[in-house]
Amino acid sequence: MISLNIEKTLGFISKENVFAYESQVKAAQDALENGTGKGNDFLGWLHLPSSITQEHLADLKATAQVLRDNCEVVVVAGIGGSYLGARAVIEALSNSFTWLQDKKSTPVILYAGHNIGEDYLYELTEYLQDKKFGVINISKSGTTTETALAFRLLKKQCEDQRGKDMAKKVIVAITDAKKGAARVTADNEGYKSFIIPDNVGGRFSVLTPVGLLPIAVAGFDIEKLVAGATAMEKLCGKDVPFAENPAAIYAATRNELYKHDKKIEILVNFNPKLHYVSEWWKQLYGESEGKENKGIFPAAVDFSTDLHSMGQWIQEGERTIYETVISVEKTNHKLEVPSDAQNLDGLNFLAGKRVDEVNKMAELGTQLAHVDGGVPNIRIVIPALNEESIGGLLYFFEKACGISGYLLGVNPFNQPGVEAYKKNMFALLNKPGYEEESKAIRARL
Ligand SMILES: O=P(O)(O)OC[C@H]1O[C@H](O)[C@H](O)[C@@H](O)[C@@H]1O
Repeated sequence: MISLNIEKTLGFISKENVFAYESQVKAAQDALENGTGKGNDFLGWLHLPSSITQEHLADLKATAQVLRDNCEVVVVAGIGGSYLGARAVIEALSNSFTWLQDKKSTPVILYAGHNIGEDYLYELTEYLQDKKFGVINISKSGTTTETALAFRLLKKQCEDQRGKDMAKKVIVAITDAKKGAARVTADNEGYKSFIIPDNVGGRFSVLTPVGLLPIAVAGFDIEKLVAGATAMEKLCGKDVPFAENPAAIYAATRNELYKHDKKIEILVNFNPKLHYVSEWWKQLYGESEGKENKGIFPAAVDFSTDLHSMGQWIQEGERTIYETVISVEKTNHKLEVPSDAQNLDGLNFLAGKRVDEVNKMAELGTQLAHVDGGVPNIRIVIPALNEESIGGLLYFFEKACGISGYLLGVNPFNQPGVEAYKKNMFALLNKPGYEEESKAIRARL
């Protein structure tokens, strides 16, 4: 389902030292299973894939169908963990140009609530003016300013354009069971709503309705996605021996690299469709491990694109980095390089070859060059871009993240640092209740 190869880290760290983590990994696995570690009230993701019922999937699919039947465009409003998982899967599986095609079989999925760009929101509302659109409003806390602001605009526009009754049909809320403004609005307005379980943090919520509903609306098979994750749940399970457990080995390897001053992990793809998987992964590892003045900095690049921008830095810059490459074994389509009688570009040596063969050689050449340049390389191969593989990959990263955070000694399931900017922003905007903070912050300006 995935294969993990750490051979190209071994010039920098030893296999022995990676395997020396075995007992610590076991302790981390036990702590996750038994709920005895830090942040143990946020372990709902651990056995989430295998506990998803057919009824739940049927409910999600039926709601998705209502949106698909009644909308040309669906705006997914959310930020962080309430945004990135859905976008990661949808972009990985979508045709890159569907949004430009005239005849669409599924609604166009657009995103809002993840920025406060006035022009972005203006242009979005302008685009939606003559569209039959719906909204999926996603917020666990139900109080996130960026999302709430976007939803306020979208709700009004949807009601104005489509009427209150239709708006009720095409606005869906995904939020806490009881708390938060999103819950109050959903209950008052009578929106269809789904619950984000208390014990699943945002960045681990892709397999809850947070990810599953938008993915189903976009036309992808959520059953297969969950099946892929469930298979990975088994492959990374607590009783799978260290040497065969990809989550265990990835977690141990990155902690060992960190000990050797490799402070930045660059997630690499050679397929532009994986860009948002990297964005999702950055939140997962950044919020989970970046605390107590510790933690690997998660960065990401899209190759070949970034080989022509960041390639220089990676090859010869400060040697504090390592790369983790996600390689896709098989493409979904076949395209050969054509032969050209004139051969003015000198590319006839590639004629008849698959484009992916060229890409794979770029990948191999890059790996060898970067390893020669002092960059350890972890390689993860997934069979193809399909629901099963992506479901498996996401769960693999989640499980490894839980283990890795425990190896690092932090609570991987909180994010106290994110509040600092919010407090300042509220103080600067004179939010009621922030009078003291407002005074104090103004004195600093
Ligand atoms: O789902 P929400 O409560 O709106 O939160 C959305 C995101 O913003 C927060 O500030 C956190 O840093 C993230 O972990 C979270 O995923």
